[in-house]
Amino acid sequence: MSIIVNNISKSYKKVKALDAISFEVKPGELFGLIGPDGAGKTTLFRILTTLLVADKGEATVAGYDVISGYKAIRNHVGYMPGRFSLYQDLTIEENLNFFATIFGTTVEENYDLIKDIYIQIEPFKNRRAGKLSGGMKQKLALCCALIHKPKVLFLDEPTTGVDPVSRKEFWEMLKRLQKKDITILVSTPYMDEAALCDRIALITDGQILQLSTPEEIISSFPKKIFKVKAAETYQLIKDLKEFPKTHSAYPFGEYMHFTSNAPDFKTENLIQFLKDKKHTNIEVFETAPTIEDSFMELSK
Ligand SMILES: Nc1ncnc2c1ncn2[C@@H]1O[C@H](COP(=O)(O)OP(=O)(O)OP(=O)(O)O)[C@@H](O)[C@H]1O
Repeated sequence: MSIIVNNISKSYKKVKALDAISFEVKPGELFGLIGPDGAGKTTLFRILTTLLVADKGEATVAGYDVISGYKAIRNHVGYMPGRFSLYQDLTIEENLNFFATIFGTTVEENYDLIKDIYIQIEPFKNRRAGKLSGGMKQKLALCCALIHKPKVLFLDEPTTGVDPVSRKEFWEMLKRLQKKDITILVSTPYMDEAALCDRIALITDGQILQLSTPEEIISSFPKKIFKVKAAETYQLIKDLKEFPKTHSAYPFGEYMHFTSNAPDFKTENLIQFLKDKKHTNIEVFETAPTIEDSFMELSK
C-alpha cells in the first residue's frame, strides 16, 4: 500500500479535527478526500506529510512510518498545500530551481515529468509568482511539488479558486501523472471532481462517512431522487420541508432535490400538495443521484 492510515485522531483543544480515521491507498491510485471546509482534510494531509503529529493512531506513506520515517517521507512525497507554497517574489523559473535545489536535484533531471505542465507557463517564466493568475500559480505549484519525482503526491484542494477551464485541465494533468506511477491523494470540496477519482472517501467532522468507487457510492444511493422546481423558490423550500412524505429536500442548482420517506410515493401527490399551497410552474421529475446526494444523505 502507498498510504496506510490506521485509527488516526487529532484534536486542537476542544475541536476534534480527525476522529479515528482509517483507510488505505493503493500504489498508482488517484484517491479523493471529499468534504466541506473544516472536515479535517488539511489536518490529515499535514499528518501524512509529517508536518503535524497525530494524537493517536499510526500511518505510513510509501512504506515509511510518519514518525520514525519522517525524513524518508519528506524525500519521497510531493505536497501542494491549499494555500500556495510559492515564493511570491521569485519568478516561475526561480521558484522551480529553488524547489529542485532543496531536494538535491535539478530541473533538467526530472524535466520529463513536468514538461506537459511547465510548457503552459514557460512563456511567463520571468514573471514573479505573486503576479500570476490562479490557474498559473496552481500549475507552477504542481511543477514544484513534482520536481523531485515523488512516489506519492498530496494535493490539498488544488482547484479551489481556480476557473472551470483550468480545473478541467488540472484533472487531465492528474490523470497523465497517474500513468507515470505516482500515487495521488487529492482533496476537494467540489463533488463533481469526486467522479474523476478511482476511489473516494466522503469525510465530514473528522470522520469518513463512506469509502468506495464513485460509481459504487452513487449506485448504493438508497432512494429515488426527484428534481423539483416552482416559481417561488423560497416558499418551495419551506413547503417541501412540511410535506408529510419528505425524507430530504435541499437546493441543487436551480432545482430542489427531493427524496420521500414513503415507499408508495407518487409524484402526483407532491404536485397536488404544492398546488394546494398555491405554487405555480411546478416541475417534478425523477433524476439520477450524484455524489453530492450521497453526501447529503450520509450526513443527515
Ligand atoms: N491550528 C488549529 N487550531 C485550532 N483549530 C484548528 C486548527 N487547524 C484546524 N482547526 C480546526 O480543525 C477542524 C478541521 O480543520 P482542517 O483545516 O483540517 O479541515 P479542512 O477539511 O482542510 O477544511 P479547510 O478547507 O477549511 O481547511 C476545523 O474545525 C478547524 O477549524
